[in-house]
Amino acid sequence: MEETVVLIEVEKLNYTYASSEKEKVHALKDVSLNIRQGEFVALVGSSGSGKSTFVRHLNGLIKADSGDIRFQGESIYQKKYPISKLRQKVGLVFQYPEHQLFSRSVLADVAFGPRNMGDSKEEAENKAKAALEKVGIGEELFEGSPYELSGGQMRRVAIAGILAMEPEVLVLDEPTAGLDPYVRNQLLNLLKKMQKSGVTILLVSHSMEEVANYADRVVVFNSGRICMDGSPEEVFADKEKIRKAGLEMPQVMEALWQLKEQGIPVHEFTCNEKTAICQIVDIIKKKEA
Ligand SMILES: Nc1ncnc2c1ncn2[C@@H]1O[C@H](COP(=O)(O)OP(=O)(O)OP(=O)(O)O)[C@@H](O)[C@H]1O
Repeated sequence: MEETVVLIEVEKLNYTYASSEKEKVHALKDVSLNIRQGEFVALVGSSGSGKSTFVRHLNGLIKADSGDIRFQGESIYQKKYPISKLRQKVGLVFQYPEHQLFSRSVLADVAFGPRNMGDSKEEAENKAKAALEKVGIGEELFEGSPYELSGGQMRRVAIAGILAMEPEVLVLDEPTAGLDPYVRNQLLNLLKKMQKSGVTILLVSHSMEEVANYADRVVVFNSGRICMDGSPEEVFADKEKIRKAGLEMPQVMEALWQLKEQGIPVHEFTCNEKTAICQIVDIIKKKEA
């Protein structure tokens, strides 16, 4: 078996928001997690379970009260750790990233990151063009204002701004929220393609369908702790725990569970929509025969 390299090691992370002395929110409680190179990890959990707080730690945007994060073996909390370099390597796409577009033109906006990293204007623009091509933004839009684009196009331009920095890890906080199904699938397919080219993907998502179809590994947050971690099949096999975490099952899995609960034998609890539907069709055919 191919050996996989652990890229990010998170150890016993604790983080508390203190809006006032009275109101303290212990958002992360002893969270430990290893991310291996080339994985596609989905982070799920009900609203307020700590997902966004967790991912903001990964590029040093917020600092834990206690615990450690090691990137490629080195603690990002050690003195003089180059946080700006970490931010190039770990690209973080926020919720509604389009709110952070600011430049006069689409191309200038996407080129901003590489330019800021020290690339020449030409190098930065070449990286920006390549990133825009990846997200499906045509050349005819390069010189236009980012504010004149549709919501879905703005989102893709904002994501291109992160891709242009050629990160090793791409962390996306609900990138598909509010996108139409076509653009959403395009974006998810792009992430899968990037994973194949070696980029590690961490995706925060509320869509169990998305998670079941695209991720290799699912990490479930509940009240600031990780309560489940495994392949989609492993995680969604524990219906009770999923419910306790305030989550729904992916629809195909739910259908298979309902058949099982009615005493109908189910061979394989799979998240793969095609395989699950084939099984259901087989069961119906057998019943009709
Ligand atoms: N800036 C803040 N000040 C105070 N409390 C906060 C702040 N941001 C988040 N919290 C609290 O920290 C906890 C974790 O929030 P977080 O945003 O990480 O959850 P989440 O799982 O990403 O939720 P969602 O799915 O709704 O985005 C929640 O109780 C939330 O209310």
